Amino acid sequence: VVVGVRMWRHSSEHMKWNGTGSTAHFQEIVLERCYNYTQLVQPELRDRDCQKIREAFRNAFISKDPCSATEEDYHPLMKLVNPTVPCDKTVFWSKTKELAHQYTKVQRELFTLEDTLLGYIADDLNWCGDTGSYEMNYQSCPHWKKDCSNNFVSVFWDLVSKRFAENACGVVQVVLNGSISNAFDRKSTFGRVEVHNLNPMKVHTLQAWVIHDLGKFPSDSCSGSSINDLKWIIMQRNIKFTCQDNYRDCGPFADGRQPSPRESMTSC
Ligand SMILES: Nc1nc2c(c(=O)[nH]1)N1CN2[C@@H]2O[C@H](COP(=O)(O)OP(=O)(O)OC[C@H]3O[C@@H]1[C@H](O)[C@@H]3O)[C@@H](O)[C@H]2O
Repeated sequence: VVVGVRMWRHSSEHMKWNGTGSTAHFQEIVLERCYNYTQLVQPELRDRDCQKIREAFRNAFISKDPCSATEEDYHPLMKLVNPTVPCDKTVFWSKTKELAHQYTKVQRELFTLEDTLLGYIADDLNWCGDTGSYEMNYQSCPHWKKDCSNNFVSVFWDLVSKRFAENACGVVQVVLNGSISNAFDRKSTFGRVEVHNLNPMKVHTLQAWVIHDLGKFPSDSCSGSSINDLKWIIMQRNIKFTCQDNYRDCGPFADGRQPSPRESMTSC
């Protein structure tokens, strides 16, 4: 009988995945962004322990099979950070990441997920470990489609998106892309996670902004089928739905001035 022997992988060897590896200096970036956010962006969070947050983030995935991530792995981290966004100030987005952040940069009192501590820390980072190693895998990490959807990055964003939606209250906004065929996609994180975790006892209206780049032919709008699908889902959840088409004039401002809040939604 040939006994399959699992070859011990030295720390320098890791599984080979189809996705890009962990972001270089991941731990240092997490710590630095945590200090930045709690001291500068939201000083009222200055008492948060960034060393503990960095440790809890690392312990969520290190030495674990990167294709076996669960929400429970992140519970110690979630306990350290609870997103509190004031009512009427939550902004979701889908296929419009840059535009949504331009909007909240101009409308400082509004919050996308990146404007909360965990979203701010993790934005654009990648991370994974490996069973039997205390090292992060900087060579490759699982690709959500080619390897596995229950990888630690996808599970993280679904979990923080769910909590972000659960905490929302009052009028919430969503920035959608009118220059693609399906401005609302049921399979997106907004469509699959956030829409279904809004609490109808706390959220009374979802206000959709469908943004059209004038340079591009608009292929969806408030009267389009995908937005009507979103409207149906939202009204089924006893939440009011409103929608506004915004045609962005991407021409530069003649006088170079900063866009007003409203213009930031209707111009580049
Ligand atoms: N850096 C961030 N990433 C993500 C956020 C987020 O807030 N920040 N996400 C999801 N997300 C990741 O982005 C892509 C899909 O984007 P994309 O296809 O463009 O849009 P989604 O609706 O899937 O996701 C955006 C929506 O979910 C939160 C944020 O609060 C927005 O309301 C996919 O990998 C998600 O896991």
